[in-house]
Amino acid sequence: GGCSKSEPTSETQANSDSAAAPQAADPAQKSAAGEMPKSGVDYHSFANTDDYRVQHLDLDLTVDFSRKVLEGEAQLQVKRLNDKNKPLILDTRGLEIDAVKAGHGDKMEPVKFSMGEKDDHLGTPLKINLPKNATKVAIQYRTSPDASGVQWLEPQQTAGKAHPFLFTQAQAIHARSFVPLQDSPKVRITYNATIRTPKELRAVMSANNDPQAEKDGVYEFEMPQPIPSYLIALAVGDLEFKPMGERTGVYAEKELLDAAAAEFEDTESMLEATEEVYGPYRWDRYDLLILPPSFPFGGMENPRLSFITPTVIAGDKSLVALIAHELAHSWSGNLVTNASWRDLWLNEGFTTYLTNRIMQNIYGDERYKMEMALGYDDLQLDLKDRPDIDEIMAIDLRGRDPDEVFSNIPYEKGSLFLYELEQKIGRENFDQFLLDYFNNFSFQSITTEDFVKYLNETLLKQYPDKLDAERIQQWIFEPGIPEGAPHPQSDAFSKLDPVRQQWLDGKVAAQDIDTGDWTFHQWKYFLDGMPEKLSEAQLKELDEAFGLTASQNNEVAFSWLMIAVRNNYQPAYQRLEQFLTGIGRNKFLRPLYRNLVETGQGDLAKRIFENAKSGYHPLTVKVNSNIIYGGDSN
Ligand SMILES: CC/C=C\C/C=C\C[C@@H](O)/C=C/C=C/C=C\[C@@H](O)CCCC(=O)O
Ligand SMILES: [Zn+2]
Repeated sequence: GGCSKSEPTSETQANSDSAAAPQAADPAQKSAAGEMPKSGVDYHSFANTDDYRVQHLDLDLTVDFSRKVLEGEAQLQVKRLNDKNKPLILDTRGLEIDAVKAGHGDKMEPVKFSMGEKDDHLGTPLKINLPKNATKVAIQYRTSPDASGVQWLEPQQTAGKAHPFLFTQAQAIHARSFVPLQDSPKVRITYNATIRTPKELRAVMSANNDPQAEKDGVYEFEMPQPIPSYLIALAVGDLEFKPMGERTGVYAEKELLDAAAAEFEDTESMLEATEEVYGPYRWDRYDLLILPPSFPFGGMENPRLSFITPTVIAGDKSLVALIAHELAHSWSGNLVTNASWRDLWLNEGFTTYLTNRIMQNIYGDERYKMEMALGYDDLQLDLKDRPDIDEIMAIDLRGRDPDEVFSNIPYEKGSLFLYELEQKIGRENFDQFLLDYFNNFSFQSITTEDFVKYLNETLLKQYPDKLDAERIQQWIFEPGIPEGAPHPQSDAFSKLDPVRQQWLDGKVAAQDIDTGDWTFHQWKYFLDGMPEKLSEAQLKELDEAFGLTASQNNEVAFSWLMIAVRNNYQPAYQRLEQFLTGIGRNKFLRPLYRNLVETGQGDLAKRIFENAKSGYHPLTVKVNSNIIYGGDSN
């Protein structure tokens, strides 16, 4: 259920008009026990968005790999929302502010500013006294070498081993660690940027990248559509570009370029298929950037340029659902955006639903059913294994670190809810609803309550005999899965249950099982359905018959290593250490480290983690350190 630990409302923090710097979130200021979070209030930002709205950002940053800092100036165009003349309060984390000017046009004067108290989760508020007629603020600053939203990679952590690499990851509340701004998804801004890099490297952003841009060390960018701050992204490395279709291409180090372009060659078809049903693609190009293996997620839906882990380049397109996912965010999440992190399911539940539809369109029914069935199993696992995480979709995040509360629930429960709506009113009618929904809220940030209101005004009025308002409330605001919810199945999986059972009963040898045409989904289903405990002989037989420890499909390797850890199957432990050290994707690391700790192998977890952490992203260090050393269990 929702966490009652709470930050004071953003009104309390942001509107402090005391002469002193704004008071940081005071954890002692608990809201009344049981008080529901206020819809539309962002408890994860100090910004006083009721007094001012930043509308545009002009960024000019120099990338300094030797000091591991980004330094330069952020110019914010600011709209005053009332005549209270309150200070402008921005979000920062770890930024060194050198000077602040404010004014309008070219008339910019130095103004007083102060830093508030640092909060563990939220960072530090920056309070700026603005002259009455000010429409622009210019902040000269530099980031900290351990900025939570930036990873600085040494050459040996890249594919080419010759040049350093940096990338940012802003979702959920890390943009403030590399730009001072109103770091809340309810605020949407356009931006321009000038990025200055070492001459041998290329910079790309969630903006209009130009693959023909000369590698002269200065790169100019424009993002003309208003986006939330968590979608501001930058990467700098020895990057090359390869087109895949008219509007799609891939940026990667040359060592990965051809394999990535081949693996993701269906991206253009995915784009065309999606806009046929859900409306035009609003973002001009859709390119992919392949990151080094330390990237903490499968992908990040940075507009115009999704950031992608190299762990999905499997050589057989078995893991490209991830691309469909990040592309789908161009509608759900980037076009219609969750107004606060409580409403994440509006981004991820809709995107997971769209992902399944794209996979069906491009790869057919069987693949669709397998993706849906695996998603259902992931949901059941989190509902069972993660009692620390809310089972509701509109999660109460007050006082909690969004990175720690992250789970499959907003994704898969949200998607299953939408699937039920589709089943009840028919796919054609539901697609019309989604098309209207995306058009109605395009380039807006909305809350769960906004969505429910829209549903009441549309589907519930059109199909009063098919839909039930109470059941919709149950899906969104109550734990668990409503009685009678759809349970996606796949024949490709069902036929594996007796095969697995015959092997377990000793009626068939592993080597005699015909696995010839199994997809990664079927391998995952076959392995994830194994009992908690297997004998050493059984583990050895599986490994020898199927080469699981050596599998180069990272999803298959992950499922197998989870079995190996809970059975202490030592022949897999060298691969386990290599897997945990060589990959930074938390989808794999968190369950494996948690599994090691929960099976009494915490010392091994510590040794591997301490050896690997210098190569991990700051977020990866944080969340896995908390698992291994029992930290912030917010
Ligand atoms: C309920 C939690 C509310 C807000 C959390 C929001 C973001 C958490 C932060 O850790 C960033 C997450 C970024 C996720 C990016 C991609 C995912 O869609 C896929 C993650 C799983 C994977 O690696 O495939
Ligand atoms: Zn997503």
